[in-house]
Amino acid sequence: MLHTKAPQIEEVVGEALQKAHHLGEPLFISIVEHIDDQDPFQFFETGQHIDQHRSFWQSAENDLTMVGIGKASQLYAKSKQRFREVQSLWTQLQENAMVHDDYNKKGTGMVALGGFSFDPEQKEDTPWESFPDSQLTIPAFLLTKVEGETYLTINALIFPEDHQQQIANQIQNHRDSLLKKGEVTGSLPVIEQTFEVAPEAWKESVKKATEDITAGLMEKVVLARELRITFKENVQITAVLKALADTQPNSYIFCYESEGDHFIGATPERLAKVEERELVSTCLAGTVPRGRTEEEDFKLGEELLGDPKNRQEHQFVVEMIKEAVEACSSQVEVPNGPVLYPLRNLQHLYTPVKAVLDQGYTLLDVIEKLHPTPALGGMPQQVSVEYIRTHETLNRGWYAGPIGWFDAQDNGEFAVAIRSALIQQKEASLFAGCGVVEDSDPEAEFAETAVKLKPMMNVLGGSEWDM
Ligand SMILES: C=C(O[C@@H]1C=C(C(=O)O)C=C[C@H]1O)C(=O)O
Ligand SMILES: [Mg+2]
Repeated sequence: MLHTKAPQIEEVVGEALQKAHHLGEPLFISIVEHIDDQDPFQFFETGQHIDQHRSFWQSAENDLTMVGIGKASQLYAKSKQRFREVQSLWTQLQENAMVHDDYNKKGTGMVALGGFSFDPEQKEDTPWESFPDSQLTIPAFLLTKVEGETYLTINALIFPEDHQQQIANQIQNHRDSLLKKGEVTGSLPVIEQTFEVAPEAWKESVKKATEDITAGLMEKVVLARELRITFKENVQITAVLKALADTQPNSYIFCYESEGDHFIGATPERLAKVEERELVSTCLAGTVPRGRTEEEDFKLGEELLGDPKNRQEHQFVVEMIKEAVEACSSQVEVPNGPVLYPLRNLQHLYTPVKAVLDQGYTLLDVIEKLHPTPALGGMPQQVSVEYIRTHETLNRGWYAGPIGWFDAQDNGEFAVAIRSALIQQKEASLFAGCGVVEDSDPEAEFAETAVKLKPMMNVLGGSEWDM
C-alpha cells in the first residue's frame, strides 16, 4: 500500500488508471480529507440520493461515528470459514490499493463496515433475503467523526478501461452534494398493527429448554422471539436512527441498508474491540428493568447483583469469553465480579475483559473464537446453537450476529446486533431473546424480552406500548 498526500481527485484517478493499465487489473484508491464539521444524520439522509446502500455506526462510548454511502468494494463469504475468508479478501484488496492520507486516524481510509448473520447454517432466507451470511462494505464515501474532528474518505475501484474525466467528475459531484448543509426533517412512523408471534408457544419452548437443561443436555440456551409491526406509511429511517441515538446512551447505534431493507438498532453489547493490539471484550448478561424512582432503581440493581439465576447466566459468558481471549492474547485481565451497566430501559450485569492480542491474530480471528458467546447462543456453544437451530421458529438472520468495522491499521470493533429491528418499507420485525438457565421461569423471561423490545418500540411509534 502506497501512502501519499491528498491531491486533486482527477490526478489520483489519472495515476490509478495508468497503474491499472500497467497491471491489467483494477486498482483501489482511497483519499482522506479533513473537512468542516458535518451532521452524520444529514449525511446519511443525503446519501440515499447517491446509493441505497448505506451504513451507520456510532460507538457506545460515543467517540467514533462513521457513515458509509455506496460501495467501492464488498467482502462476502458464505461458508463456515466466513471470518477467515473475509480476512483474506480484505488482505488481497489492500495489496492493490493506493492510499492518500495525511492523518492516519482510526476509522478513516480503507474501512470495511457490515456484519455477519447469527448462524450461517440456517437454511431459511425469509425475511433476510437482502442480508447475506456476511457482508462487509468499503463505502464509496465515508464520513468519520473521531477525536472531535471530521474526515471524509473517498474510495473507488478504478478499472483499466475507465475514463479519467468522467470518473473524476462523478466522484466530485457526489462529494459536493453530500457535503451540502441541510436539516433532517423526517418524522417517526405511526403504527397500524402490532403482532406478537406465538407468545404461548414461546413460553412453552422456554419451559422445555429448562427441562432439557435439567436433564443435562446443556447448561444455558438463549431463546428469542419476534414482534411484527405494520405502519401506516413507509418508515423514514433517518428519523428513527436519530431518535435511537437521542434516547439510547451507552449503546452502539447502527443501521445497515441493503437493497432497500434496513437493519437498525441500539445494542449495548460489545463483542470485541482492537486498537493498537489492545483487545477489549465484554460479558453482558443478566437483566432487570430500570426503576421508576431512584430508590426502586437502586433496589433492582442490588437484587440483580445478588440474584443467583442472573449471576449464573452471566458467569457462563465470563468463563467462555475468558477462555477464547486467552487462546489468542496475553496479559488477560478479568475483574472478580460484575458491575451494573445501566441503559435507559434496563440494567445488565457487566464484566469487561482486557488483553493484549498476540502477533499474528486479527480482530476477525477473535470474532471467530467468540461468536456466538453464551450471551447469545448458550453453553456449550455447539449444542446450544444446534438447539436454537432446531427449536427456535424465527429466523435470526443478522439479529444476534456480529456487526461492526475494521480498518487497514487493524483497528476495529464488533458488537452483537441485539435490540434491533429489520425494517422493510411499511413493516418491521423486532427481535428479543433471553438467557435460559435451569431456574428460568417462562413468564419472567417473557417479561424480560418485552423490556428488551422497548428501545426499538419507543422510536417506532410505540411509546404507549407496554409489554
Ligand atoms: C438476547 C438478548 O440479550 C442478551 C440476553 C441477556 C439476558 O438474558 O439477561 C442480557 C443481555 C444480552 O446478552 C436480546 O436483547 O435480544
Ligand atoms: Mg436474562
